[in-house]
Amino acid sequence: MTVPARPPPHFPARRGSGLIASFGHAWAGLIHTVVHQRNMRVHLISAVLVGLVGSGIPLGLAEKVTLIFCVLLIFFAEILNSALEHLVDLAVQQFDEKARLTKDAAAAGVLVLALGTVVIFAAILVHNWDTVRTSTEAIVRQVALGLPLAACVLVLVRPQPRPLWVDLCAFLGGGVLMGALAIHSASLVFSALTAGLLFVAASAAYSRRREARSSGQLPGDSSVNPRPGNEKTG
Ligand SMILES: Nc1ncnc2c1ncn2[C@@H]1O[C@H](COP(=O)(O)OP(=O)(O)OP(=O)(O)O)[C@@H](O)[C@H]1O
Repeated sequence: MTVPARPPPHFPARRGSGLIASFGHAWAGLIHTVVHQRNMRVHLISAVLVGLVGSGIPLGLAEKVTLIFCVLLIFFAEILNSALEHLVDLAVQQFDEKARLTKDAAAAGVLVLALGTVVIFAAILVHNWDTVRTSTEAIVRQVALGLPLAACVLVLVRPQPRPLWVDLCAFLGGGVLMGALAIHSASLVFSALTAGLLFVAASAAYSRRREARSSGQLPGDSSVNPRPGNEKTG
C-alpha cells in the first residue's frame, strides 16, 4: 500500500529563488540581528571604531587581516548566537535547564571572541606604538571626523523612535564624514569596512521604521515606546 504524500507545510510565498534571493535572505538575517540584538549593535559601533583606527594608522598586512578577521568573526558568532536563541525559543517555551545551558554556551562563545579581539587590538597598538606617537595629525583627524561618524551610526541603530529627518541627517552626515576621512585614509580596506557598517546601520534604521509602520506605530512619534518584547539584549 502506498503512503499518501503529505501536503506541503503552510509557508508564506518565498520572496524568490536563486542566488540573488538567497543573498536577500542572508541580508535580512543580518539586518534583523542588528535591529533586535543589543549586543550586535555594540559590536557594530566597536567595529566602526576599529575601522577608524585602521584607516588612520598605517598597519602591516598581517595586522590588518587579523583585525578585519576578528571583527567579522564576532559578527558571525553574534548572528549564530541569535539564530540559536531563536531555535531554543522555538523548541522550549518554559524554563528548561538545557535551554539555559545552550543559550549560555552560545553567549560565552561571543564573549570569548570579543575579549580575544580586545587583547589582539591592544597588542597591535602597543606593537605599533612608535607609529601611533608620530601620527598626531592623523589621530586628530580621525577623532575630529571619526567620532561624529560613529555618533551618526549610533543614532541610526538606536531603538528609540525618532523623526525620519534625524535618520536622513545621520546617514547623509555619516556619508559626508566618511568621504572626508577616505581622502586621507591609510587603508582603503578599513575605509570600505567603515562605509559598509554605515550602510548596514542605515538599512537597520530603515527596517526598524518599516516594522514600526507595519505594527501600527507612527515613526517619529516619541510618545510611543519601542516594543520591549521584541528587543533582545544579546
Ligand atoms: N527557556 C529558558 N530556560 C532557561 N533559561 C533561559 C531560557 N531562555 C533564556 N534563559 C536564560 O536567560 C538568558 C538570556 O536569554 P535570552 O533569550 O533573553 O537572550 P539574550 O538576552 O538575547 O541573551 P544573551 O545576552 O545572554 O546572549 C540565557 O542566557 C539563559 O541563561
